[in-house]
Amino acid sequence: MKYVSTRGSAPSLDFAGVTLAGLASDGGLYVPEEWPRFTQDEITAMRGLPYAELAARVMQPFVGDCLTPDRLLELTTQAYGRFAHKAVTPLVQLDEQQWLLELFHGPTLAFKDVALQLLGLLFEEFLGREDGNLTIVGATSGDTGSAAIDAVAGLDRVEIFMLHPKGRVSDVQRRQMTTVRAPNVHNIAIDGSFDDAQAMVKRIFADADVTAKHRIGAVNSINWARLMAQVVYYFAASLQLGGPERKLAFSVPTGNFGDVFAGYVAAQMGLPIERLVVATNINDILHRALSQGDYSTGTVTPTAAPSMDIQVSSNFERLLFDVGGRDGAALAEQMRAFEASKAMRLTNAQQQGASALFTSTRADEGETAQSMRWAYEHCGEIIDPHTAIGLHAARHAELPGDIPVVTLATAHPAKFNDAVERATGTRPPLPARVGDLFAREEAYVELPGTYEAVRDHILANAS
Ligand SMILES: Cc1ncc(COP(=O)(O)O)c(C=O)c1O
Ligand SMILES: N[C@@H](CCOP(=O)(O)O)C(=O)O
Repeated sequence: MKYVSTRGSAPSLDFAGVTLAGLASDGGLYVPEEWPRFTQDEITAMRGLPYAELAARVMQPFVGDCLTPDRLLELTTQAYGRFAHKAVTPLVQLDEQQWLLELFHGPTLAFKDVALQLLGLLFEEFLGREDGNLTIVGATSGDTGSAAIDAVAGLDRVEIFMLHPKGRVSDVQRRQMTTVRAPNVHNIAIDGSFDDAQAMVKRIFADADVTAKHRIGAVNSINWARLMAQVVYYFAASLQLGGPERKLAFSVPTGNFGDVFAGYVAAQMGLPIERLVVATNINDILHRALSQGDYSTGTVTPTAAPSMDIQVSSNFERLLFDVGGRDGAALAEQMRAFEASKAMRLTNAQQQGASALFTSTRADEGETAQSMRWAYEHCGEIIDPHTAIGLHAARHAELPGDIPVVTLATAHPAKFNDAVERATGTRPPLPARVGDLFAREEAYVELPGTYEAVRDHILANAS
């Protein structure tokens, strides 16, 4: 399997190459040269497999000959061994049509663990082969940071610098990052938004002063391996609800467009999906793009779902590339113009291509709280604000009545217990597996929101 950049000019790489590269050298994102496709019989044969085996089966075509099937299975078995639920990503039924796919049973209570527990192992595997090291620079609105730090803390070959927007993540999220005391972990709070942090990360990859001294890697969903691992749970849900004979719809609380793009990939691989519902909060650039073709940024407004307070969605570029005819040169031009003006119109081909599978809905703060209350009062389920946005969209999307609708439950409600308590009157306790989070000491540096401050800090502290 070879991977190409969405901007057309970076060298194509194999799976190990893209895992370590993170971002392509032309500023684009790596995607497979072509989508591998399973037959209906091959998908049917996956029914009943334990999650780790299903994961190895679904991911093998993307990994190619970079890992043997046996080695891939060893890694998935190790990665999913730390999950608190045997099914890894269990389904919960809410009513005749609505389901939740609980993705928060990993060590840091959010869906990011599903991919990052594996990514940490892949880094070790591929760096070990070449006796190399990696300096990871990441941006987080709360969940990627904690999951990535958990996955790489203490690794010899990897050092991580994680940027979060100061004061814009929940207390639990911040503490999950800043109380991890390992010599290879560096937490940085910046003045600014997640988008500012993400832009700095992308700039670091192109900064010759940094890359001359350090090999920079990514844990954000710009890294293809993140998305690949997220494809698996779409298969897991479908197989439990009658797939591949029966179509499902998925509603996905969306920020950086990674999780829902993984659903798009599952569909390209042959999984029958009726619709992918993109659910946003009031930071709704994706809803405007999908419903009106208008991809223009506004200021990021803090909400009860801070992990989705994003206006520039990295992975949307992957979709625009794929549905827009895979023309890297044209997309590079379109992205350059967007980066300069912070606005773009989707082409007709992009808009029509996206509308074949995607639909979108936006929930404001009142609707988010109302959705948490509905789940609690009608179904006895306490859900977090991000999941609530997905569920709001699932319940309001126009979908055939006989299609099961699966909302991705992306975080444990205790990660956002203030918002949950405000909406439902109930404060979910932290699961025992996160331990004494509020008794541990925090360590992080605060930096101004300028690229130079962050770059200089990394250069001064990276080993
Ligand atoms: C809890 C939660 N839900 C939803 C999202 C949005 O996912 P994505 O950025 O892949 O669209 C995030 C952040 O990524 C998150 O942390
Ligand atoms: N919501 C994310 C933002 C980063 O997204 P990623 O999926 O690209 O890592 C977070 O919680 O950090």
